[in-house]
Amino acid sequence: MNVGVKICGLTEERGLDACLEYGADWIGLNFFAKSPRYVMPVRAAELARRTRGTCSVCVGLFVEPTDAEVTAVLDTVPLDVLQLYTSPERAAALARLSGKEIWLSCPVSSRADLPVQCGVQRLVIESRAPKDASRPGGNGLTLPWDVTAGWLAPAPWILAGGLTPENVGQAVRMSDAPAVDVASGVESAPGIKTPAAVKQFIERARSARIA
Ligand SMILES: O=C(O)c1ccccc1NCC(=O)[C@H](O)[C@H](O)COP(=O)(O)O
Repeated sequence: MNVGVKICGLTEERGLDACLEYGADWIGLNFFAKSPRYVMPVRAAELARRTRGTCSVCVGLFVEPTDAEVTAVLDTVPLDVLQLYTSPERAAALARLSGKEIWLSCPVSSRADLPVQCGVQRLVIESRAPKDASRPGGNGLTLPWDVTAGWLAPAPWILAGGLTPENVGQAVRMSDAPAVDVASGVESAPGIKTPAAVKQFIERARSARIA
């Protein structure tokens, strides 16, 4: 099975064009205002429109958003999916409000954190941020990849946290992840993706199970 790839935290065309050229399945736009990868909705709309007519799907990332925040972004930006850092109950409410496909980020540090049921379309299994971190994701930290081996996932899922072109092959093999997500591991600075790293990351994720 082909490993899906999401590149998250795009802020500029050069990085985005590399993701489109090398066939990223999902493009992540970050609407958490405290993130160094935050994009204003008007700018995000320009980037999202660039993905139209390609095979890549646009994902908007939100941390504990209000209804008004989500509605305002959706009024401007043509998003296909909402990736949420919130509770399952709030995710269900935002699904009803938006009518969009919903992904839920799940902080994981051990097997006990893995969800056994789920009311969303996809789970993002991500390393738990340190208590003093200023944001719940995008911290470049890995989780123990073997925690998901043998897990009966209640929905499709994506492995995230600290992935790089160098470690993504081993991460896929150890975790058995059907898809992977990267932000900092393919950047020269927050939000600025390096085209060569994007290419290498996608190639290595895709060939991980063949190697
Ligand atoms: O990137 C951020 O600044 C961020 C802020 C708040 C919540 C989530 C955030 N990023 C999440 C992601 O970009 C992805 O889940 C990513 O794969 C994990 O990040 P990284 O460890 O940098 O690869």
